[in-house]
Amino acid sequence: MSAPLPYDTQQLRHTAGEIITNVRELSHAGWTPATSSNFSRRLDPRHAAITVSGRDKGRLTEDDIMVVDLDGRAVGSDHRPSAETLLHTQLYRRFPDIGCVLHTHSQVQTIASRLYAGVGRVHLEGYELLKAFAGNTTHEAAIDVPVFANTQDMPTLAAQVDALLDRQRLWGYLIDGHGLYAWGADMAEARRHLEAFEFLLGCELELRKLGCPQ
Ligand SMILES: CSCCC(=O)C(=O)COP(=O)(O)O
Ligand SMILES: [Zn+2]
Repeated sequence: MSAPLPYDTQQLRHTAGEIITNVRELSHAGWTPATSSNFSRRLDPRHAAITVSGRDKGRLTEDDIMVVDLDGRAVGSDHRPSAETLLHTQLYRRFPDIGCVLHTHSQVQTIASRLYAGVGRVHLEGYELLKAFAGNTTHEAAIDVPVFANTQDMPTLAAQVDALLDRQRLWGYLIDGHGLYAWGADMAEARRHLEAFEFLLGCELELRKLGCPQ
């Protein structure tokens, strides 16, 4: 007889359904082209559900969601978790109040990451929508979205993100030529943050096109 799984399988099925429904919507918006992007949800203090690597994110089924521990190792599955699993699990390890991490590759996110990689951040200020970020109660808040260099070396990138998190609380960051990571307490909050980043980055790109000073 095989050992019992160290997580709640009923909860996994429920969580998988939530990921599938939400990711399908993000995919229909064109934010997950060509199997890109990855998505996860905390299951309990030691495990997260995450998308299997390489799957078409617009057509996810339960078989495309698996469990990892917070070191990014597969638990109870022969599938390979997302190549970027460490970028998810580092957040769950560090912040017990983070329950959901969403990573997408929209055109707006990718173009913004290219344009602002040199400066290393996108400064967002003066927008009512800044109130969409947890803890911001006024449009007078300003936030900097960091832009990290792209790499296939996830431990290195995770260490850079960790170093920045030592200095400031973030709700997301860009990776140059790659896409956006955003997170929150649960799926609803993480989506709100993701959509706010997308909208605000889109505004900054439009302002640049119009020749407005930065
Ligand atoms: C074809 S996209 C390249 C990898 C990537 O950036 C991504 O978001 C998807 O990787 P995964 O292993 O999670 O499918
Ligand atoms: Zn990616």
